[in-house]
Amino acid sequence: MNLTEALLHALKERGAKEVYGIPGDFALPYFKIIESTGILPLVTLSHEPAVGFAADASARFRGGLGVAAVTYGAGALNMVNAIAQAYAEKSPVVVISGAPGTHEGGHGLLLHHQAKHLDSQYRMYKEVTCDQAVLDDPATAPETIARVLQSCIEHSRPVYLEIPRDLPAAPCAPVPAFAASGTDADAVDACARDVLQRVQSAALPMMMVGVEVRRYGIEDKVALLAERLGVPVVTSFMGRGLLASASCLEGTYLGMAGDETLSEAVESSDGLLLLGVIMSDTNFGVSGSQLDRRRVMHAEDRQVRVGYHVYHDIPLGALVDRLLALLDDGQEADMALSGCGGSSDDRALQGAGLAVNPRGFMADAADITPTDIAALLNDFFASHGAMPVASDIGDCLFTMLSVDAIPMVAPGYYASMGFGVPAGMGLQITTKERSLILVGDGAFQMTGMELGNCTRLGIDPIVLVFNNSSWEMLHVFQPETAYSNLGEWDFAAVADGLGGRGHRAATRAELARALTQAHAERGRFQLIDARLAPHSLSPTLARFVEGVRRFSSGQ
Ligand SMILES: Cc1ncc(Cc2c([C@H](C)O)sc(CCOP(=O)(O)OP(=O)(O)O)c2C)c(N)n1
Ligand SMILES: [Mg+2]
Repeated sequence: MNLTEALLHALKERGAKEVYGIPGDFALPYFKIIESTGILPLVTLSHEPAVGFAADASARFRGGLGVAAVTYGAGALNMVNAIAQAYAEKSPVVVISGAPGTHEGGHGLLLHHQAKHLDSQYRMYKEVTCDQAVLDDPATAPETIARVLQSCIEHSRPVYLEIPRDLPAAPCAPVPAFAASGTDADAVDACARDVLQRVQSAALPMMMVGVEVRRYGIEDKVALLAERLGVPVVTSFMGRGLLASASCLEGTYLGMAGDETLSEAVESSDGLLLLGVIMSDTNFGVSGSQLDRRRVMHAEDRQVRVGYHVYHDIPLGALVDRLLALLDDGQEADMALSGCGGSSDDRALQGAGLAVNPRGFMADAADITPTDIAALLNDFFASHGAMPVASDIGDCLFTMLSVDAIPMVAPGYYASMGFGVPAGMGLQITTKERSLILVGDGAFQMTGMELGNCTRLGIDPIVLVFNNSSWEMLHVFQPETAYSNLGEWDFAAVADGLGGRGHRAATRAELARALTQAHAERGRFQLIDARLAPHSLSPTLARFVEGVRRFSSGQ
């Protein structure tokens, strides 16, 4: 076995399904082994940001490792933003980069693709990964790879591996099997009892679930815990879609941009249990009031903050398991309040945040608004079933908050544009199910050309472009400027040129017809260019903008 094969087998054993990548001369030796061995399928794309976005989306959706393979310098540095997003949003992506050979740096010449120093790239990736290594010694490579991949899995963050180009075929022992880090059972038990006691003694306990619940594959256990605790549950903005079937689910917390009753219940709770929630401005930025730390229990990043106490090295899964075990032991049995409504005071919450999403799309000659698209998608999913969904940022993502909870990936916190199209392509590749991509016209201009790879890759996603000819999210905050106007782009014609089928829709009737036709045709990607009414916003974005304005003016 050689070093590259050892790495590929280790990735596959740990759940990776494919390698996304773009080679270069520093990467040719290891790419050749990826292709010739077929241990993992190689999926090449056209621009490295897309490689990072596709690997990230595959990892998030499956709850397993994503793999992004690039060349040194121009390739790897082109992908830094996508990996920064994966880091911020806790997506377990393994970055593999080619590099100059172990003896190439000593001739006193600057090497092509070199930025400042030969290790500048390594240092830049240290800022957006949780572990890193240069595999420059085949003797230690197996243990090093095992350590780095363990960090990726246990911290659910990207990692970085660099392979000098003279070593990919070097003989190498297999990588040791994954062995989870041990946890201190007593510490987990003490933490769980502390949390239970606080939840039980609260008059208005609530639970909020976030992205780590999906990253660590414990959604079912958390849904069971919510049922057993009998407390109302909300998702964070980024956690949208979690616990979709749990009877305790009340909706998505959006602060001043969301349902007032639900926001008030979260912000006034005297026992708020946050499981796997990233404490970011997009999750809490437009909160009506700052959360009272004394009344919050926050489990994230292998730490649990209970008031001002901190329990260290407590994996989220271990905490949830212990909480369930304590409840099974009959302890705190009385804390399982009747039903999911918690105390009688919470009954007002019953479904408050589950605002009925728009349905009954009207296929007439009226202009198209984001709310119309939400209604059309709710009708469509109700009759055809859910599809894997990838959304870019922009109003398409806010519109998704009015679509019934379905499995989706979107960069709700780091919010890099360009994610949607490559992410949706990655979803179909990794799930083998046709995906739906929601993307604004501005974001489509960044990575939409990747669709030209669909025919070669054998995928046929449906792409819905929210075409308002504008960077509208910026325009709503700064209406007095003109630079957000993007002018007229004919995205349907672009689709035809890239091997797909373009559909142009300027009315609701044309939109309904386009979606029906797109769904009916398989074997080529479909692009629906939905021409939106000028400056039309989704209700959620409108409330978000109003919330930010009130928040920043101190109202
Ligand atoms: C890579 C990248 N560049 C710039 C931005 C800033 C930015 C936004 C965020 C706030 O930072 S929202 C936005 C406009 C998005 O336009 P479009 O995709 O057409 O969507 P919509 O018209 O629905 O707004 C930009 C440029 C970004 N988020 N990501
Ligand atoms: Mg736009």
